[in-house]
Amino acid sequence: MGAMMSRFWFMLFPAKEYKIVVVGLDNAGKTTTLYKLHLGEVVTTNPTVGSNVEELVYKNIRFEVWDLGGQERLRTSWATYYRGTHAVIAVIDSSDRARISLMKDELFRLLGHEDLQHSVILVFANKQDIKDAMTPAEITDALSLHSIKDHDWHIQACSAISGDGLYDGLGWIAGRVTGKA
Ligand SMILES: Nc1nc2c(ncn2[C@@H]2O[C@H](COP(=O)(O)OP(=O)(O)OP(=O)(O)O)[C@@H](O)[C@H]2O)c(=O)[nH]1
Ligand SMILES: [Mg+2]
Repeated sequence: MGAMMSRFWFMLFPAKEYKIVVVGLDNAGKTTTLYKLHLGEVVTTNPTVGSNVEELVYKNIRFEVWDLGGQERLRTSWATYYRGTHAVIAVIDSSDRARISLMKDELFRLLGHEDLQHSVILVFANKQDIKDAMTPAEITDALSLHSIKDHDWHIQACSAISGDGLYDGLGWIAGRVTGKA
């Protein structure tokens, strides 16, 4: 039902440019993901303080993508970016088993935010190139994704280093926000 609502919302109020916010714990790979999509390259990153924003064009659809800093002291500022957001990308370091429950808390906090009521949620199970990374199924369980009823969500395995899976995820968002999938 939540999924249907977001679909209708985007059909009723089509946007010229779609806003994406990229969240996740520090070191998850958010900035690497943004610049791999934007430049097609792996850039050397430093922990993000504040945000990076870039425009991506995919299949003639323009996205404004905000990459937020994930350090603990910065997470309280995420909500200041939420207004007007069509899609949230939650980037997970799939090798970080110790902190997946912390990410679950952050995810459910953001799902409750009124500015994200109509946003769709893409979970990137990043760093799949690392041996013994959690699988998307393990992450789905650890984050209790099936308990999300009021948002349309999807999980995508990826590696921001190789680029595998990134465009599959963006394609899912494109389909959802334009109402074509
Ligand atoms: N092996 C591997 N390393 C990755 C991958 N994605 C990112 N990294 C590495 O993870 C580290 C952190 O990446 P960032 O993109 O800076 O992480 P972030 O989520 O932006 O971190 P904050 O800005 O502190 O919130 C870097 O050393 C990246 O090279 C991946 O898919 N595989
Ligand atoms: Mg960063």
